[in-house]
Amino acid sequence: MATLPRVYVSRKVPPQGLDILRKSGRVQVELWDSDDPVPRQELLKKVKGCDGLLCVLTEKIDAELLDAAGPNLKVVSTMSVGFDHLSLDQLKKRGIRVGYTPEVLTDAVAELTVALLLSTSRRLIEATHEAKTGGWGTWRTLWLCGYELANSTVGILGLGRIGVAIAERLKPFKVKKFIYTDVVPRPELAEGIQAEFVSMDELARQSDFLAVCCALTPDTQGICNKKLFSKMKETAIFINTSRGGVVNQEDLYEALSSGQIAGAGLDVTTPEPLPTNHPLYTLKNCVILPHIASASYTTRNAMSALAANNLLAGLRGEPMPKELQL
Ligand SMILES: O=CC(=O)O
Repeated sequence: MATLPRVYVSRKVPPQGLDILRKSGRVQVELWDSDDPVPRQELLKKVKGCDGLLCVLTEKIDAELLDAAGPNLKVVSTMSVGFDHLSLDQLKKRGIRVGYTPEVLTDAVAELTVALLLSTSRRLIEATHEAKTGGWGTWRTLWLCGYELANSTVGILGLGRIGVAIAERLKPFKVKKFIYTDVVPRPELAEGIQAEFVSMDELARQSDFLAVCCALTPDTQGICNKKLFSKMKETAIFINTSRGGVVNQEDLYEALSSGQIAGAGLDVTTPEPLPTNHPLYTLKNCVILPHIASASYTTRNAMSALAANNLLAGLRGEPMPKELQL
């Protein structure tokens, strides 16, 4: 009997995905059975000779790793929609196919983005802190006032499935207008939410709430910088649930501490975890979450199942349910 393809799973992924791999009877699975990342040296050792790799976003899949894996490696399947941790040119050069997990997480990410936006704009974290620590003296007319969505303009930086899902959820809050910017207009997506395509400058100038929804690429690295913040309204709220690398954090700190913008909600930072002594934590108008946008049981299980099915399909030489076109 021919030996089964060898697969390395670099993290204890949720059970649905592991079950699919184990019950397929088509692969030999080796698992880094931990919630914490596999040490790099261990990963380099473990991937040697593997046919497939199922990874998460903390693993850098670069030339060094692909060299360590060697020529057997045919498929890399990441349990994430983001793929900035993958060296796509290196994968392409070696003819390695790549699976990822779009769509299954759209609802969870959009929901969390709305929660983060409201927590930031209505100052919920500050408010619970005040209530718990004796800051709640009496009812005061302007105490803990924030900004409301009704009659606002919401800007989306990078309109894809997630941006559309966020807009759909915000619409019932009586948002007046949605605007977006992207490399090119996306009429097929914008139509459903009646979003207007504008320049980056106009996005900055008009947005009362600006949600970053673009992928991190060399083109989007650091695009949320002082140039952008300096054009935004003093009352604007900035929300990022995409990748920390899209933001220049020094410039964001400056914009928040000087009152150039009103607040920021971040689910993603550079680095992750953000060290507890980072200056952004000292700001009351900055809400920081530890990269949890897709973290619902349903969604994380669906992501692991899709990552497993991508891997199996790729190893069989069939089209993957969700394959990244390299
Ligand atoms: O950030 C999460 C993902 O890319 O899935």
